Amino acid sequence: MRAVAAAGADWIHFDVMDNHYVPNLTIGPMVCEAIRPHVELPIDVHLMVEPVDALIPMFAKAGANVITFHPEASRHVDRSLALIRDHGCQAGLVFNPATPLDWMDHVMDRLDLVLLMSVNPGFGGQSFLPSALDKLRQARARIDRWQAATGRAILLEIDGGVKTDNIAQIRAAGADTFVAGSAIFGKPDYAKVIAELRAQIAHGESSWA
Ligand SMILES: O=C(CO)[C@H](O)[C@H](O)COP(=O)(O)O
Repeated sequence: MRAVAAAGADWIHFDVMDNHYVPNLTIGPMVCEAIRPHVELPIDVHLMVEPVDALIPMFAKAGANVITFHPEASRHVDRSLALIRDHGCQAGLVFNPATPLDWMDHVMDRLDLVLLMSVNPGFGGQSFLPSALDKLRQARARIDRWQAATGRAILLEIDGGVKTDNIAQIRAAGADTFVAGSAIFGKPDYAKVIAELRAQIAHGESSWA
């Protein structure tokens, strides 16, 4: 974590998988707490778990700054979002490739961030699903309408198969926050790949619709 922070990462994205909501098992609040003293960067916790609520206070206490969850994994989406904010963290919903964006409509005021999955969740190293580009444009339009009406911004994050050769297109489709796993950790020189990702984002920015 210190190495990617020194290499220029803006956030640490922390994937929590429970072998129930997704068919894989990763890390929990103890690991978040162990990382916390080593990086000043925001820790962005992506909960791929079901149920959701019991873990929210635990991750807030462990030093998370952002907590996101999948709406279909919570019985009470509005309450889970409020719980995250009540614990001092930024809150977001995560949409799988086939999860409709309609879930966000009635909770816009509780959202700091929307995360679109461009792979099916559970594993790193998968290929970017092209259908995510159109979904990004749709999410961007909803967020822009909301921002025009309220003056409050909501980040639009993308996760899965983000690489140096597609990040410009992803930026152009509307994403402003990018998760890159294997693109960075699969290369020996983190600083070089992060600089290349940033340069490609700038290309995508120039073709922002
Ligand atoms: O949440 C995830 C999978 O569920 C990962 O964050 C995502 O797949 C990132 O890995 P990569 O950049 O290698 O695709």
